[in-house]
Amino acid sequence: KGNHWGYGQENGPDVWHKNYPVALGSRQSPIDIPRQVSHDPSLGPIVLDYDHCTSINISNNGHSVVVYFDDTDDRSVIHGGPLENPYRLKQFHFHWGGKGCDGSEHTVAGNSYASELHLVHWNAVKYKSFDHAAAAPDGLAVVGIFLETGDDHRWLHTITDAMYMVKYKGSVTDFKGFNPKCLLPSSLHYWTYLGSLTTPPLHESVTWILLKDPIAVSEKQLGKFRLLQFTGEEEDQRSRMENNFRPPQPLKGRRIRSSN
Ligand SMILES: CCOC(=O)CCc1ccc(S(N)(=O)=O)cc1
Ligand SMILES: [Zn+2]
Repeated sequence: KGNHWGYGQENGPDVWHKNYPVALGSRQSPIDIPRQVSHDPSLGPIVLDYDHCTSINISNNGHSVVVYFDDTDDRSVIHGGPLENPYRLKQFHFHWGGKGCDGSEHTVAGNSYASELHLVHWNAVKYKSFDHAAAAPDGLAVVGIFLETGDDHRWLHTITDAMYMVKYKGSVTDFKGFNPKCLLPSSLHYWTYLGSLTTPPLHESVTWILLKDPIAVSEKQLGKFRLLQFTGEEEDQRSRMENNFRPPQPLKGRRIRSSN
């Protein structure tokens, strides 16, 4: 059954390099964003054109909860900012911690957030499929959004309500008509750098665009993420899906740029 990677003691981020040697590469993600980042006035705004976006389903892949989109045309794309082409929305998913513990992947001046949302896009101008793009240095663009605990998020309940249907690894259910634009913070100011997927296969193919402002979600809403299981319904050992984040990786001389 191919890879057995996970977030446990035996199969977690510290041993991923055994099956995925690129884990020790020169442009790995996530990273810590230092307090002072060089401001690049040539960096334009990031534009998210999601108006005709078409979510298809929501699923539990044993590592996170993922919402997939119809990416057969340019209905939902991001462009601008550091990107030279439009990139098509493929899916979004989350990373989170345990009760009372933070679970973001990127950190800011050493500080973690409660959770991190990843909006995953691929360069359909240059590559013929997501899988081809995922293996190319300019193939993917992931928008990262930090979640901090606070008030209930008005729209997140549509996702947390659907989680009851995808509790176990391998489950999937219809999830149509969801537009992730409702999950964006008020400001689209961002940091950007060249990095990788934060889970195996850890391909060094991601232009990261991290929004500086977090969105607020309630502890109650985050608690519903933790009702998900890493394991399938048929597996006997229960394992609550939490702490599914990779810690920050060495910067290795990379430049991080800040939009205005
Ligand atoms: C070639 C197949 O590759 C995949 O399926 C990668 C899926 C995948 C997409 C995004 C991310 S993340 N956390 O960096 O946003 C990790 C893994
Ligand atoms: Zn992710």
